[in-house]
Amino acid sequence: MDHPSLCCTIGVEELSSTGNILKKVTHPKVTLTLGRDEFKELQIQIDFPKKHSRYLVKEVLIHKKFVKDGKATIKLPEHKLHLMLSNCPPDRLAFFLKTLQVKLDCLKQKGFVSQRSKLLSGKVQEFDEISPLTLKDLQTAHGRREAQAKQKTSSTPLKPSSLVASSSQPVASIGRVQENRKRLISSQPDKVSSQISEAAAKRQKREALMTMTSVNGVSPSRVVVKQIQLTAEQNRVIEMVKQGKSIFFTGSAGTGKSFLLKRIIGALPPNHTFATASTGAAACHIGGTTLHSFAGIGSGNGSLKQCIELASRARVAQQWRACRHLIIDEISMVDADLFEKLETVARMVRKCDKPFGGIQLILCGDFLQLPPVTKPGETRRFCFQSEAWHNSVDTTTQLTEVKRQNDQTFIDILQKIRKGLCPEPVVNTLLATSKHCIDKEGVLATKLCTHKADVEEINISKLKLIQSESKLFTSVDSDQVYTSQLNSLCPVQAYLELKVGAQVMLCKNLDVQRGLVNGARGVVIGYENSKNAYPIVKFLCGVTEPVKPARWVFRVGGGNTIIRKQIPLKLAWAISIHKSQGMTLDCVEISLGKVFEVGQAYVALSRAKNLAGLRVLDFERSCVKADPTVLNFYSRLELKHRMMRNGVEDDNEIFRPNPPALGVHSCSKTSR
Ligand SMILES: Nc1ncnc2c1ncn2[C@@H]1O[C@H](COP(=O)(O)OP(=O)(O)OP(=O)(O)O)[C@@H](O)[C@H]1O
Ligand SMILES: [Mg+2]
Repeated sequence: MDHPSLCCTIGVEELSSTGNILKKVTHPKVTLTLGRDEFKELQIQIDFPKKHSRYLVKEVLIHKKFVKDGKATIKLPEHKLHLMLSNCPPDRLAFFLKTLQVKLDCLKQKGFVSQRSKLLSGKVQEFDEISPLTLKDLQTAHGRREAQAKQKTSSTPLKPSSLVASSSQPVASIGRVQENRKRLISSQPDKVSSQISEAAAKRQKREALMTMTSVNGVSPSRVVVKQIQLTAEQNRVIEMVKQGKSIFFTGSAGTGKSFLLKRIIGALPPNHTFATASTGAAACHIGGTTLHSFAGIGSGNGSLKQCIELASRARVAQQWRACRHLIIDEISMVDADLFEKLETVARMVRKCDKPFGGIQLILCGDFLQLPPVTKPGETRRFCFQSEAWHNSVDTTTQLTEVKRQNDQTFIDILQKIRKGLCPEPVVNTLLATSKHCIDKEGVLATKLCTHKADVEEINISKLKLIQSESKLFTSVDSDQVYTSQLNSLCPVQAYLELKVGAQVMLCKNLDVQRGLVNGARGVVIGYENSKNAYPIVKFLCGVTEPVKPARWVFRVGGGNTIIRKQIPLKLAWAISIHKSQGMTLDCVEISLGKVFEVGQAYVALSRAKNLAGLRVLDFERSCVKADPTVLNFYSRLELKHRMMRNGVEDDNEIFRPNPPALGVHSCSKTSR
């Protein structure tokens, strides 16, 4: 993401000197590029289909509240122009705006070339793409902003957020606020300026963390905006996605598959990208919706004809037609029958004969984790066993670097269990964990249960046992119509009942640096002394913090979103192994006595970050099970990779539902 250029839809508004809109034109597809002119000043170039326009940037106002949805407005006051951007890949948009802001700050620091010097220079018009952001640029921009903030405090009173009057406040009350503000500043000038520098330091630290990671050996002076550096294999997947390939990437638990999906989602245009997962819990991890909800075919159990009819309803069909990139996480739980139906539905509704109606598939998951749910007596068919899979997936690749755990002994144990192996030393190590004392400072380990009923019973009975008064927190949903859909998608329910002493789990990353991450465990120790009385939680990572409501935004198609605001906590004495798929947990107690599914023990054990945070109860070698069909799939995948490393060309034939004898190398595909 070195060069800040942006492909998007644009609405250009021309304004009169009084700010009225004179003209508005929308272009569905343009490219914006940041560059420098012959005087090294900043320009935005817009490439329309048949022409381009350039605007010198000396002042800019950016509205970036909806960057996550791929939308922003850039206001250029000296040109009396508003550029309304939409359908931008969210991460690219954030990077573009950040570069624009920082480069402009640097330029302001240096000073602009006067009009007279420009006229006298006789230079030829130029436009060069802007250089990538450097650490020096960031420091200069920070320095400038800090100086501005200091200047403001010496000339105008500070506006501590708690003292700022809202526009609806009566005049008298605003007067009182201003009085208070003056009093605060005159009585505590040192405190006020230290508050500012603290805030500035925090901001600087946060932004530095976001920006200082150098990528793939790029020199430190040429840094790019990235939070966490992707591994080489993760970058390779991104490359393949960019090439438009339909891809399935797999890998054991904790190799960063879902993490990578989030990056991929951030790099694709939101109006044409649909992020889904086989379960609500998994969908939530990537900010998407369930595959069923996207597809609009009900449970998917109806006949193919019924599914096509359901998907042809106007709203659903519109979604299918808008979709160019379909993302599915936890694909292991999608069975062959559903996958085949979806493939046919896509071709029919989109009226396109190409596999999956020409949609680029980005599939990810681990078939050695939980399999599709089957009814008693039904034969299980994984989706990779379908002809539709063979026709639609161009490339299969594996992530091998485990990122969730860093203890090699534990990683080795998990790798064996994943393959259904449980030799004596593994049994002994796991049995020894039953004595682990992982409950710390009142925070008990989360119990992972095989059955949902056990989970509910444990959580309800434990909460009942607490004698203190209970408090109910009710969610605010964007639309009541979607409450039940939000309940299935969102990790937090519409109603959250808490008591002091309740064991809870954080369901959102609040502050990664301080350990307040999704899955972090804690105990409620009280409530804030304010109107809202938010719960105060003592977390295992050592932080004690009031937990305020958080927002979950789900894309339900065509750029539409549904939102829930709720305290990001759930009761965590127990959760089901099926719900835990995709999670990372601090301290876990696992009861494996009633394991009923292949991969179930592996999913449960691989949630822990290390052996020290794990306590396994009722463990027997027989809990560890892997499906032979899946093992065969993975050994063929490994064989394929070995063949490719040895220079034998890509051979998809070995992934056919009924593979021919190895060594047959032809594979024809309908081009996408
Ligand atoms: N390149 C990376 N650098 C550092 N940490 C990473 C990287 N990729 C992923 N992680 C971290 O590794 C952990 C596991 O990632 P993630 O949940 O995406 O794994 P997964 O493959 O989806 O696992 P599962 O199969 O259990 O769903 C997360 O905490 C994530 O932030
Ligand atoms: Mg995952």
